[in-house]
Amino acid sequence: MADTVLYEVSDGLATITINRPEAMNAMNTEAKVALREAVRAAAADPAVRAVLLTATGRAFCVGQDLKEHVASLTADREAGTGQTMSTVREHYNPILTALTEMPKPVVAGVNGVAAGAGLGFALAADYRVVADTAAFNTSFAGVALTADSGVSWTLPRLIGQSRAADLLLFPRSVSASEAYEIGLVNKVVPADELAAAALAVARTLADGPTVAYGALKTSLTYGAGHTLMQALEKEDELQAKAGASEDHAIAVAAFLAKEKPKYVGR
Ligand SMILES: CC(C)(COP(=O)(O)OP(=O)(O)OC[C@H]1O[C@@H](n2cnc3c(N)ncnc32)[C@H](O)[C@@H]1OP(=O)(O)O)[C@@H](O)C(=O)NCCC(=O)NCCSC(=O)/C=C1/CC=CC=CO1
Repeated sequence: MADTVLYEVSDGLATITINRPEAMNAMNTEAKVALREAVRAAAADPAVRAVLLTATGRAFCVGQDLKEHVASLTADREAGTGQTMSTVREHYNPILTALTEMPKPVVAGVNGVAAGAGLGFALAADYRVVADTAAFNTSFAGVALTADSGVSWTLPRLIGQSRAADLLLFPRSVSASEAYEIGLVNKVVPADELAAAALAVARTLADGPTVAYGALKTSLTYGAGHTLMQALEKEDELQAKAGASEDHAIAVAAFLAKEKPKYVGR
């Protein structure tokens, strides 16, 4: 895996670190391919029980690398190919699919500004721990584009249609404190405590009841697009799965014994 994205698995926790600090972690082709492969690897590895997505330097990710993008658009025009925008299908959509479909919790440790597709990555996570110096910017309309990387789906679900329309039509940098107030993020910590705080949340989830967490994640996404009656059916199906897990038996036994459960992730 290329250096633009670092990948490490330790005790059931996969840490994926976007690593182009000199470019504010803008996504060039190399970084997009590396991130896509990293999230796919984490999703496919049964030893991985939770994922921490974070970044190096002062930004989390400013989205598409516009320097590479403009060069590609120019080449498109000269060759008449129109290939540039296929990156949504080739890179951004698979990244979002892997992050949101994997039945394991994903934590975003947002160390700095998240813009455009970078905002999409942060919002695709199941839990966001953010530095008090971080900021969030939809950015798309600022470069005459529409939303991608799932933002048209995640943003209104998190903060409501009206606020989402505001931030998409009039892009601006939303501070960490405002992001917390409007429900965009889960936890704000001092910048120098971000790495430890995000790791602590991710570690707790990696040590937790993996089958139940996977079912909760599936349930939340399913519920967002189905009726109550359909959600009840789905809950029935997923509860049967969680109830049959070893971790459920471990949890109940530990509760009755007044002990702390030691989960096995099955
Ligand atoms: C609001 C910002 C994200 C952060 O602002 P600030 O902290 O004040 O930092 P700046 O001074 O603006 O930037 C520092 C340097 O980084 C360069 N830079 C910033 N963003 C990018 C980028 N996306 N690509 C390349 N370079 C970038 C910036 O030019 C500065 O460089 P110099 O020091 O040399 O001057 C703010 O930076 C900002 O608004 N950035 C743009 C965000 C953006 O528009 N992102 C792309 C959105 S579109 C997208 O993500 C997805 C797609 C998908 C499909 C196809 C095509 C395109 O986009």
